[in-house]
Amino acid sequence: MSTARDIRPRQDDLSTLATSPSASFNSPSSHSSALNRTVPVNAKHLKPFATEDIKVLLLENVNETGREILSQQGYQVEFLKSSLPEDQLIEKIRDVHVIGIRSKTKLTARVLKEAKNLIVIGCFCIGTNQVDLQYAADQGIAVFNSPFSNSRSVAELVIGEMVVLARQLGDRSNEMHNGTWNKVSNGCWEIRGKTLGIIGYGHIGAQLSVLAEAMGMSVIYFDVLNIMSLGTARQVESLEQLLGQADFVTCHVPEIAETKGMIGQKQFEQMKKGSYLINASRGTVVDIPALIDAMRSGKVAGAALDVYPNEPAGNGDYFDSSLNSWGADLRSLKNLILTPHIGGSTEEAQKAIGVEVAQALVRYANEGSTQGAVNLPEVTLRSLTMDEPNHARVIYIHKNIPGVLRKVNEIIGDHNVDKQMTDSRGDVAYLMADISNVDTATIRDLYTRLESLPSRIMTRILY
Ligand SMILES: NC(=O)C1=CN([C@@H]2O[C@H](COP(=O)(O)OP(=O)(O)OC[C@H]3O[C@@H](n4cnc5c(N)ncnc54)[C@H](O)[C@@H]3O)[C@@H](O)[C@H]2O)C=CC1
Ligand SMILES: O=C(O)C(=O)COP(=O)(O)O
Repeated sequence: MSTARDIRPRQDDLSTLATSPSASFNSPSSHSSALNRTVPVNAKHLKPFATEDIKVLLLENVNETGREILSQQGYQVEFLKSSLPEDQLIEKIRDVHVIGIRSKTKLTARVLKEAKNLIVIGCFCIGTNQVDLQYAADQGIAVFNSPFSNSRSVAELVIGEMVVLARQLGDRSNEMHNGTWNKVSNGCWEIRGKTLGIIGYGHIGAQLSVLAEAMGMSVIYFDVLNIMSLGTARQVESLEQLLGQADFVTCHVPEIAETKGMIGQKQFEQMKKGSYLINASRGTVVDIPALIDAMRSGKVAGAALDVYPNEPAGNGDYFDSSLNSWGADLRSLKNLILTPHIGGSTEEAQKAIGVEVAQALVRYANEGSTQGAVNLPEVTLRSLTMDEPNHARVIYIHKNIPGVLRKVNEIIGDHNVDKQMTDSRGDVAYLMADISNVDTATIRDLYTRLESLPSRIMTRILY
């Protein structure tokens, strides 16, 4: 991967431009314009790309592997261990170009509206439900995640939880901690020969399928897509069929409108008596009061929850009934494993995620590559190098409406366009072009003309 050095201007350019700003790194006013307000381009952006200008805010204890990669680029990196309440987040996000979060921080339209300088969001996790992806795309803010670096960790956790639930290990351990010897076999089982029902056969569900078969389980799964079975696993046609056959039911779907409350009272009624439920996906997927009823009635013999509709902001915060009205009821249940959203929390996963997402952020900030972005079209050009000193990379994020390319090419077409690529995704299109033999006055002119097009969402010129 290339580094910022590749596209940093030569030192003599920098010194000239420091006194006579002549080109733009990106258009911080873009969000304002999308909101029909006119904010002049901030003077501090009227200078060439210098990595020291990039401000990064990392929340939620992003792994040091990621922190290091970003710091090594020369970016200004601020690191916080927990997430922030919305008002504090809004204050901080106003200033930054790059933000790194995990599953807790909600980047809603209300928050992003204030993020005038933001160009990219890194979700150092799998889920991206915490970000308003469409709003971000409409503002030209790219979003990256780590699609599978913690899948194995979640799958292993679920295997462990099945054994723990089937043997009531949590309760036995608690009893021993309280000084009680209680040797029982009643209601304790092997998992060998039992049926595991996986809801959502994606990265995690598929890993789990293979591991569960190795433990001697039969695997069935339900997914909205037709997915090839691994091993001897079998796809069933409906959730109801899965619930009626499975001894263990485990959820591995994303949080989307269709999955909210997908396991509720009706679904608990469809489950086998004495079966188990595991949820390490998102807290809104399972209706907790319905789970409490199903456990109290004996329909569900045990459950493991790793995720909750409301989760505390950071370590040490109290997980109590003020957060979730059913908190106390939940804590009183037997054979219920409660974990603080640790499905992906292993050294292996966090290190890998740190590297993967930080590299994506660097590639985007330094080179404009959207490869792997979850909300913008994927566009990439081979790296700029110092062998091409008078090159500039034009990045033009624009509304996907007819006639834009003609107008853009009228602007850049007078120059030697070495390479160019464009793609669209929904209402937003992304164009990247490398131009050679340009001086800083030309770059400034290009920038001004691109910015004046009504189709423009965000313009960046890297040189
Ligand atoms: N507890 C934790 O720490 C972690 C939780 N997660 C959660 O697990 C979720 C799943 O992760 P992956 O397996 O990597 O995602 P994935 O995207 O690879 O797989 C999700 C699967 O769910 C299916 N699906 C979507 N809607 C469905 C529906 N209504 N009914 C049935 N199937 C449906 C999709 O077709 C897909 O096959 C993530 O979105 C995230 O929210 C992920 C990592 C760690
Ligand atoms: O990867 C995910 O989607 C997770 O849920 C893990 O989230 P976390 O990084 O532990 O906040």
